[in-house]
Amino acid sequence: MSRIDRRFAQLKADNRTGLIPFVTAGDPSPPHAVALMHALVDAGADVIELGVPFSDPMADGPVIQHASERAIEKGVGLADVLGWVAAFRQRDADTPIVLMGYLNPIEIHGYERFASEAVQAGVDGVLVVDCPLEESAVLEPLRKAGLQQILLAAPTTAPVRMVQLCGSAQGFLYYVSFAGITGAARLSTGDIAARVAEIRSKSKAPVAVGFGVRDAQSAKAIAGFADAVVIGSALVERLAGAESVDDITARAKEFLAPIRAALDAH
Ligand SMILES: O=P(O)(O)OC[C@@H](O)[C@@H](O)c1c[nH]c2ccccc12
Repeated sequence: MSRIDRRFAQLKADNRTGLIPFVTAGDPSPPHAVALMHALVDAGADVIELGVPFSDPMADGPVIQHASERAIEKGVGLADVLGWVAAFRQRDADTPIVLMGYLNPIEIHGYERFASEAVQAGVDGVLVVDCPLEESAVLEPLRKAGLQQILLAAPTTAPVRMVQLCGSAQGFLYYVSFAGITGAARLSTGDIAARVAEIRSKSKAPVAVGFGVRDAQSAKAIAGFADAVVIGSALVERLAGAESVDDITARAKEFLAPIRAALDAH
């Protein structure tokens, strides 16, 4: 059983909603990237979604775009990200890590090489934003190496396609709460709940909901029907500008603590 599958099985057994913080790898500070990952876990993260900095992140809103730009300016590349995952794994053998990113850096690295290095480092899943199901044959080497491909479904996903996504889901299905870019503000809980129910009727895969979750209140609203909530932009925004390891880890913990508490109270 993969780390992701194991984690979701455990959440279900404990009747808990998972917390999946997203951070851009190397932001706000490359030397403290690994310490930040451990801080996320200490603050209650069940899965870490780690963004691979990319110069043209078309699905990302301004907050995550800027985080990507800052990391790239500091020289962060895919090899650094894999190195941080390997370093994180020395002290944490259990927390699943999903790399979020775009095809281009993987293609440049080489699919086979990326697959074996990522598995070696301890990566569990990949969410390749610009690789739709139709084109995901290029990711076959990744799946073959044991990386789970996390698929995205959205409000605009047509029923036929939803069936395909549900049939191909690995690890968990990521339901994007609205059509658009990351970091937007409004959430329409009723609509999201209805689509998640539709997914559940077609798939046994756990469902994580992200896009627009910003705080304890919005996380709690989603917790009623999702297996996990993803929080990206609001966390990235909170961390921006922190320089010392103490400040970075303190901010991560302060930000996530009330969210973790709200999920557990639900
Ligand atoms: O930032 P938000 O609104 O909290 O949403 C999570 C999101 O940032 C993270 O999962 C993510 C970052 N980049 C993405 C691209 C596509 C899908 C998801 C993502």
